[in-house]
Parts: sequence; C-alpha cells; structure tokens
Amino acid sequence: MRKLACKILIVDDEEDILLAGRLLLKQHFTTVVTTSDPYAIPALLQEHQFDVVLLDMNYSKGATSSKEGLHWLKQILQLVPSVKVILMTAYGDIELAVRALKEGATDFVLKPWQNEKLVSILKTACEQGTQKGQRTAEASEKNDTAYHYADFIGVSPAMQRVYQTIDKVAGTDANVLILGENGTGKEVAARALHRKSKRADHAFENVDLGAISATLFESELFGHAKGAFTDAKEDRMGRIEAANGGTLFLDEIGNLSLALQAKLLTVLQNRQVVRLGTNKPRPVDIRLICATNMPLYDMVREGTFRQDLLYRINTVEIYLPPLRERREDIKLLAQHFLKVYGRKYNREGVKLAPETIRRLTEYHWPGNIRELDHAMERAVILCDKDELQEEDFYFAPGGNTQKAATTGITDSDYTLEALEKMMVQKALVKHAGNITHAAKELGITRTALYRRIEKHGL
Ligand SMILES: Nc1ncnc2c1ncn2[C@@H]1O[C@H](COP(=O)(O)OP(=O)(O)OP(=O)(O)O)[C@@H](O)[C@H]1O
Repeated sequence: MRKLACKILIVDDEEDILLAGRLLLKQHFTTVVTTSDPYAIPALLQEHQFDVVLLDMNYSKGATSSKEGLHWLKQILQLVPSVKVILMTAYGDIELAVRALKEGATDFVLKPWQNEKLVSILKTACEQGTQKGQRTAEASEKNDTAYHYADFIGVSPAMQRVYQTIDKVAGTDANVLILGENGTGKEVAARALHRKSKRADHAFENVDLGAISATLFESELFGHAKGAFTDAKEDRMGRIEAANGGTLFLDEIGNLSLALQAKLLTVLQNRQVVRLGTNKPRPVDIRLICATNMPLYDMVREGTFRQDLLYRINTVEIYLPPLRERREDIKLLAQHFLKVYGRKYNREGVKLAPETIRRLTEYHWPGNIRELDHAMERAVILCDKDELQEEDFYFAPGGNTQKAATTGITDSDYTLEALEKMMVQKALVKHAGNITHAAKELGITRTALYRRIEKHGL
C-alpha cells in the first residue's frame, strides 16, 4: 500500500494507545511520532514539521475535565498555526468537541476509535494541510504567531493572558507599561509586541534608563547639535528620534529622576523632540513601551513618580508574574534553554532527568527566567553525562532577597566570598530588589551584579 506523505504526532498519556496508533498509522502515513508527555509538544513541533497532531483531551491521572486538552490545543496552534489538530475525546464529550472545534481544532475522533474512521479523518486533515502549506515561506513566517512569539515561551494561564493582551493591543498605537520582577521577560514581551505591531519593519529602540547617567540622559535621548557641550563634536540624533516610525522601549522607567520625568513628559505630550543646542522641534512618530520592576503607583503616592507621566505611559498594562507563580512554564522553559545551549555547546543529546525536572519545578527562582536561563547554560557546560542531574544545578536554600537579608553570617564565614554575598544581599534588600540602584550602590555594573546574584544563588 502506498503511504501518504504526512507527518503525524500522537499525544496521549496511555502507552497502549500510542502503540496502537503507531502500528495502525504507520501503514498509511510516512511519519508517525508519539509522545506520552504533552510538555514535549513544543520541542517536538520545533524539531519536526508535523502536518497533523492527534491530541488526547485528558492527561493527569483521573482528569476528565479536558481543560488540559484545550490548553494544549491552544498552545499548539499558537506555535504552529498551520498544523491540523485532531482531538481524541471520550464518548459523551460532544459539547467539548464542539468547543474545541471553535477554538481551532480540525476534527475529533471518539475513543476507542474505529481504525477506518481514524485513518480517513487523518487523510483528510493531511490533504488540507498540504494545500495550506503552499503559502510562501516568508508570508507564513510574518503571519505566524510562532514567529511573533518565538522565544517568548509560556503555557501557564498567566502567560496566555499576556499573549492575549499583546494580540489585542499590538495593532494599536496605545502606550504599554510592562510590570514585573527582574528577569520575568519584560524586554522579551516588549519585543514580541513590536514584532506583532504594524511598526515591525521599523526600529525597536531599546533604552535602559537605569544605565544612562543623569548628565548624558538628555543628549542620549533627545540628541544634540555640534558644539552643544564640550564633547559634542558633531550633530547627533537621539534615541527617541532613532525610534521614529517604530517602537521606543524605555526600560527601568521607575529609575528616572523627577527632573528627567518632566522632560520626558514634554516630549511625549508634544510628540516632538528638540536636540540639545538647537531650538528646532522635530516631530516623532513612536509607539511607546515602558517597563519597570518598581512599584510606580506607590511611588506616585510618595511623590517620587509623576502621576501625569504614569497616566501617559500606562494606557495598557501587562503584568509578568514571577516564575514561582507560573510553575507550569518551568519545564518548558528549561527544555527550551536546554535546546539552545545543547546546540551552542555541542551537547545536543543531553536530557533532563525526571527528578531534575521535579526539582527545577519546585525551586522558587528568585531571579526568575534569567536565573533559569543561566542555570541551564551552566549545567549544560559542566555536565559530563547525558542527563542533567540535580547536582548539576545550584539551588539556593531559602527564598527571596528579603529572606536572604535576614540570614546572618557567622564569624567562620568571613571569607571574601561570604562578605561579597552579604554586601550584595544588603544592597538588594535596601533597594527592594532594584538591580540598577543596588549595582550603583555597590559600584558595579548591572551585568556584574547579575553575575554575582547568580554566583551566590540569591
Ligand atoms: N517567556 C520567555 N521565554 C523564553 N525566554 C525568556 C522568557 N522570558 C524571559 N526570557 C529570557 O530570560 C532572560 C530575562 O528576560 P528579560 O531581559 O526580558 O527580563 P526583564 O524582565 O526585562 O529583566 P530586567 O527587569 O532585569 O531588565 C532573557 O535571557 C530572556 O531571553
């Protein structure tokens, strides 16, 4: 019998079903891959270009709500919108099947399936898939959600809400404020928003306000004319002008002094900049995205952040929760980083031991995704086996920076290392986790501080 050229992925937590599916479908289709772990779906989708996914609706033992199936359906379509998803449902789940169809599933089969029926449904789906695959690569790349959300991973309900908000606001020019702790992905979110917007073909100008000194702030942002000040050897465009037509991302907006807040507000209100040393206003057309880990609303109450500036930048707010509040994402992110670093360091066969996944999922990740990223990189480099074990990671005892600060060190701990750790902890607590301020106090760069936080597992 001639096989139909079609790549099928079967996802079901029952090995018997996988075996039966594989034996049947291999007779009719060229490629059949199976997995009992739905968390492996994103990596498998990246690895193979599946035409069809045959997806079970229930995973955890005894679960019948089928919420998981709908959740994975969404995730799959978000990653590869062109793939056809056929759901496997139990008898009596027709209402659910209808809901799944509304959410983008192509069809459904009842379990236990009838062989002929299943093969026929899959053949139809494969043929539809091939027709759809005729779009040009470029057009599909630009339209695919996978392209927009590449490297912005998350399956948790919290991240689904973030994607939905981005989808809704991307097409508008509304100013967006992204809030969240350090390392939660604020910059990644801002880039995804830009990629999805109609400004995607223009600049994404990323300005870290925490890294610009007060003296250079104006010339850096607004530009200057030759001779405007001693070092101004030639005319220079500022970062706001450089973002013209595109997106201006102001990171660490909470770090701006009141005087600089007033200057920024004027530019945002007038939508024009005046380079230092000139009096010629230049119109700018920018989409503004700001981000901070600081409590801007409290700062308004305390008088350290201007309310009018806050209202100008927060038309839409996106909150990125800390990783410890979206543990469903940890395994997926860990697998993503494993893939990235496996490739980078020629360790592509390395896997995560099940026990390690459990430990990674339980850990509180005070440095959020950045910490997980660094931890995976280090583990891939240092590991000399084919499976990453718990001991390949450093898990800090205790919790967040608050807790760390109260952890006194004893006399016997007075090594340079211990003192450094204590200084870093103190600075972090004093500045409520604000990396820029803590780094400034310690007299080191933000990057150097991140390295030390990571080194000491803070
Ligand atoms: N959802 C995600 N999927 C994959 N990688 C992510 C995700 N979120 C963050 N990362 C990675 O984690 C690291 C930190 O992300 P990012 O710089 O966007 O965080 P941030 O909140 O802007 O941090 P900070 O407040 O310190 O500037 C980066 O290496 C980024 O690629």
